Amino acid sequence: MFQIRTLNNISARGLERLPRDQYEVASEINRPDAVLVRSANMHEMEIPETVKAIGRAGAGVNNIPVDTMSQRGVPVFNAPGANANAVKELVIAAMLMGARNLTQAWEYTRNLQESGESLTKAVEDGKKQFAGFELPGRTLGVVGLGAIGRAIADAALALGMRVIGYDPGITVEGAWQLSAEVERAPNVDALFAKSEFVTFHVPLVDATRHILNAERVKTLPKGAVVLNFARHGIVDDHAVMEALDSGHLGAYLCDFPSETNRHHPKVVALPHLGASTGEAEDNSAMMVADEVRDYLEDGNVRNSVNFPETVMERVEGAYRVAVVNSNVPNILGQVSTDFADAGLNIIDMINKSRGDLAYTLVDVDQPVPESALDAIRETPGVLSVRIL
Ligand SMILES: NC(=O)C1=CN([C@@H]2O[C@H](COP(=O)(O)OP(=O)(O)OC[C@H]3O[C@@H](n4cnc5c(N)ncnc54)[C@H](O)[C@@H]3O)[C@@H](O)[C@H]2O)C=CC1
Ligand SMILES: O=C(O)C(=O)COP(=O)(O)O
Repeated sequence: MFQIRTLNNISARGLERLPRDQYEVASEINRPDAVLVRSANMHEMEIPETVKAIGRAGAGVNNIPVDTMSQRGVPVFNAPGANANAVKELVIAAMLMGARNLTQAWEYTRNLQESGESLTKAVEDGKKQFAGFELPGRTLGVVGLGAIGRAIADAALALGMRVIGYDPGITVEGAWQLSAEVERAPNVDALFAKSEFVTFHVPLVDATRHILNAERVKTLPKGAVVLNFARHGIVDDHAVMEALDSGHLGAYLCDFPSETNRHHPKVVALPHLGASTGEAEDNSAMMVADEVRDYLEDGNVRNSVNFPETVMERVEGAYRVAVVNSNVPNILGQVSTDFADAGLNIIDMINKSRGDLAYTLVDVDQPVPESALDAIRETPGVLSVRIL
């Protein structure tokens, strides 16, 4: 029986992918084989030695100690693209809120004390304060052209906007999926200089922390609208508040309220709602539950942020061994020798590496004796060995 600990509410449709005759799933499990999580901060928590996999039912993994898990030979999985449409829709909504001053206008009508004819008069007199602008012809800068950035670029083009994108790490697959109408900025400064709206869709890492800072905020056109539905640390809140106060920026719409930003009249700060739709929650949970199950039962790795993609069809009746090791020479040779010494015949094998990690799946035709597994475990550089 596999034990799965959930750290956040994970959609029931996702959990249904883990059959109850094989999986016990609960928030109170002491020795879990895997952890399913959304945004809970795992950096400070003690992650039990029994954990073999972590599944993030979503995209961002900055709440998970990925490097520590890599050193322990534990893969972290996520659900790329599963919540992209939900974020796209919220960002488009935010862009319209910013362009038409919707929250301020709504606040205005809610606070009117008049009634009857005087209410109508106050409405008509007041509306001029909230006059906005239209989207066609306006330029949207998209920083990060992954699943979300691309979806937003397409939607903005469909609304008649001009779209400029910047992504130094775009994958070949990602570039193929990107509309040819998206103009390519050579760097983030070139993008900022032209963007009347700028939206961020990058992971929070050292290179992206405060990518919009006090210096760069000045390079945005006057009246620009900033959208941050990526992570709190991507934008320097203080710099943005100053630019809103000076009138240089028109509005800041984000998914990350803070003490600094949430009371500012030109800020709309939503409670991290980007992925909070039934559809996105189901998609993310189903995708990551399937990934974790495939890893626990068959050792296959799909959509991991730290392990190499490794999928091997299992030969009917074969005994499978999964080895995680540091990516240093000769470990594979040693593992093969350990199998040969135990008299085991290898039917199929796959070996992949990613950065400092290597991962091997070996199918053999007989049960693997504990002594052979111990011999592999004792090889310097081997981080984990499982028999599946
Ligand atoms: N508000 C919310 O509820 C949600 C927020 N997010 C956030 O959005 C981020 C992006 O999500 P996805 O698009 O699904 O991820 P993704 O992995 O598909 O795309 C991220 C893109 O950012 C690019 N990138 C990395 N560093 C960059 C840099 N310095 N400059 C420009 N581009 C850079 C990568 O090359 C990649 O193409 C997540 O990491 C997460 O932090 C994701 C989902 C929901
Ligand atoms: O997928 C992401 O990166 C998100 O930010 C969504 O977070 P959540 O699962 O809604 O807590």
